[in-house]
Amino acid sequence: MAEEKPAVEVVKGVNGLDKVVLREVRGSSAEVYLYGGHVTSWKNDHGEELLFVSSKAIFKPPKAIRGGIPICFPQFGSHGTLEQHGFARNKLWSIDTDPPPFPVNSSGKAFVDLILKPSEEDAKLWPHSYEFRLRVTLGPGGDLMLTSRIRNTNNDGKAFSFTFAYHTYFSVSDISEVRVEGLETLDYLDNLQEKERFTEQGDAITFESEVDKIYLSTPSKIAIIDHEKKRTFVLRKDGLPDAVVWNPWDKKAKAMADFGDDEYKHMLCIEAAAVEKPITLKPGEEWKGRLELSAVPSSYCSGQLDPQKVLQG
Ligand SMILES: O=P(O)(O)OC[C@H]1O[C@@H](O)[C@H](O)[C@@H](O)[C@@H]1O
Repeated sequence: MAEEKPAVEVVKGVNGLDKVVLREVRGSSAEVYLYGGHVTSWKNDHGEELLFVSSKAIFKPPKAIRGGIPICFPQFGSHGTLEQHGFARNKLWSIDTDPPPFPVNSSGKAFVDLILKPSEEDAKLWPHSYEFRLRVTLGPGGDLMLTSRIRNTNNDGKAFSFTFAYHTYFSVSDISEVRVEGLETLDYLDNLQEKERFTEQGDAITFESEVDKIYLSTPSKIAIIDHEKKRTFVLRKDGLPDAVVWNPWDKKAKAMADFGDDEYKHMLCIEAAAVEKPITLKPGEEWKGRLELSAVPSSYCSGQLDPQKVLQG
């Protein structure tokens, strides 16, 4: 019998939109829509979905898909003059068949390279020339890695600046049973209080109401402990100093047309981001931002787990 290999396949997704399916030999998988360069599924080797996508998500341009991992570029949130979260999440990306070499060897892994370049229409909104390359890789153990490489290809000598986020929606059993470790004692900007700056308390973060905060200069490793599911997500990031934490809670959930009224209970966004200090690139310069996600079983009972083990292990 032929040796099983990781598989990469382009198929039609919702509303006939193209999606790339990555499969690993042990059974884990991921799906990436060309619309938005948007990861919409990440399953472990038991076939369990690890990302949240709303049952009301609209898979139709120009609305970004509600859930998965939208890419916020060249603007995070309303931190600028562009549309909320920039335009990359509602553009049609292409498969990049000949990407420049990566320092990291992806051979033997399932991966896809996507590319976004500005259209004439985009250039009216953001008058810059760039190449945005996104590699999505599924590791043999089911880890999901996203690497963004953004290059300034302006030939008018002009630098440009941008803010960025991997707006990851994690699937959780029950938001009130979840805690986030790695953001304690950090400064954050509170989007619910006119982006005012505060300092977080010493305890791990738990959830009992709407939250929309940008934690600044965080450690590269953050853990989301899902008590009920006995699962811990570990997020590692590089080139992305900040981390956004968002849950709309009940009132905002009801106000969103593409989000179920009770779905806020089953999702949490922890977004590896560069917001406070925009990235500036001169012509010819390239920036790289990396996100690595893993999901590990945790037999966590309150007080049993040493958070330092999760964060340093
Ligand atoms: O509805 P959107 O544009 O996808 O944004 C969702 C949320 O995204 C978060 O990242 C922002 O901090 C929130 O302020 C925002 O409400």
